[in-house]
Amino acid sequence: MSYLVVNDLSHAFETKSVLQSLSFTLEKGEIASLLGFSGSGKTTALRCIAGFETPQLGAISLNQQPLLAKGVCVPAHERHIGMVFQDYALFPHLNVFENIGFGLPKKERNRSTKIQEILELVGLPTLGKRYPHELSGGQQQRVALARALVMQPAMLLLDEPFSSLDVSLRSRLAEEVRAIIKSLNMTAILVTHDQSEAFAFSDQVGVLHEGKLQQFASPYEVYHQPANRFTADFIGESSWLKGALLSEDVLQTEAGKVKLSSPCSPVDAATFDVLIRPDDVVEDASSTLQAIIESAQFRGAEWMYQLRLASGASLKALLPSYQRYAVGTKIGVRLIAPSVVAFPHSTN
Ligand SMILES: Nc1ncnc2c1ncn2[C@@H]1O[C@H](COP(=O)(O)OP(=O)(O)OP(=O)(O)O)[C@@H](O)[C@H]1O
Repeated sequence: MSYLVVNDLSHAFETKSVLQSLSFTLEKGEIASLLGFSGSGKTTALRCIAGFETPQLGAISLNQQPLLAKGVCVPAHERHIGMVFQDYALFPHLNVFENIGFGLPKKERNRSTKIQEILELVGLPTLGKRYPHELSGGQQQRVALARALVMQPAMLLLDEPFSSLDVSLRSRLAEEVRAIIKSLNMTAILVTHDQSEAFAFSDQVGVLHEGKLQQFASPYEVYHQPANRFTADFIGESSWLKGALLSEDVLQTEAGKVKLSSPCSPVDAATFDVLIRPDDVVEDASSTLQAIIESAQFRGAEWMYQLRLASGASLKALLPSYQRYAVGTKIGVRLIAPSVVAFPHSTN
């Protein structure tokens, strides 16, 4: 049995359904992220696991112990789950040391040593006497993390913990927090709006849409093998080419033949929409596939080009920054994806 099991969770606020049959599992030491539009149910899912909301249906177990089951609903304070929030939620009148120790019983053995060890773990060994208003946002979030970790929780839930920080600090702190969580073999779930943060932070990504989990898989899989069209469009950037089935796993597209990552049955559809990621396209001067550059967006390390093929189809291409072309230039391109996903053609 997995360390965390969330099974068939459904929750509504009065008549408004917010989570529908949410199921996923995590192994000990794994980190997951929940991604989705605003209002898709990410925070509610976290709150159900923490015990702040009681779902109408479903079951949750953690480390083989039922937290929610028929006739069982362990209260939040008995779940041993640590939480870190976007707004840090530190006590302004307590210093860092006191904030971290707040939940630890006064008589706890080695209390001061434990707090000092955690302060060192989060990189603030000398700041114990400071008050929250004397700390930067990044430091306050480290204190909030320390306060959760000092309780040695069974798992950690992080609700947009980096959202209030500026972009450069955000990714650095996310990297550090991931390293700390991994060093403790802690199981964690992060809620975020930021796909690149979710990809860098987690082993598994759950994509939520209108309360339904669309896919729960590794970042690589949700990007390159999205389970459905919503995930394909929501994650990263996508272009769609029409394809006709030549054999069970080969499609003919206007950009040449492509191999499907999983075979299709001809009865699935006559034509398919083939997902092409911008990084599936490379420039190749010797290619017979010609494309005109319709727009160019400089991103630093790369250009994002919008290309138009002779067939009229448009294609996004992410090319290295030194491959610099003016709008209107005709270039040769080639698809390099070893395999692609395709869905029965839709007119939407
Ligand atoms: N206590 C509540 N009472 C009524 N409706 C609620 C309550 N909490 C959340 N909702 C509704 O449930 C839906 C899901 O909210 P939730 O906060 O889980 O989404 P989210 O994906 O975390 O959104 P965001 O990214 O904006 O934080 C929203 O429509 C929200 O308005």
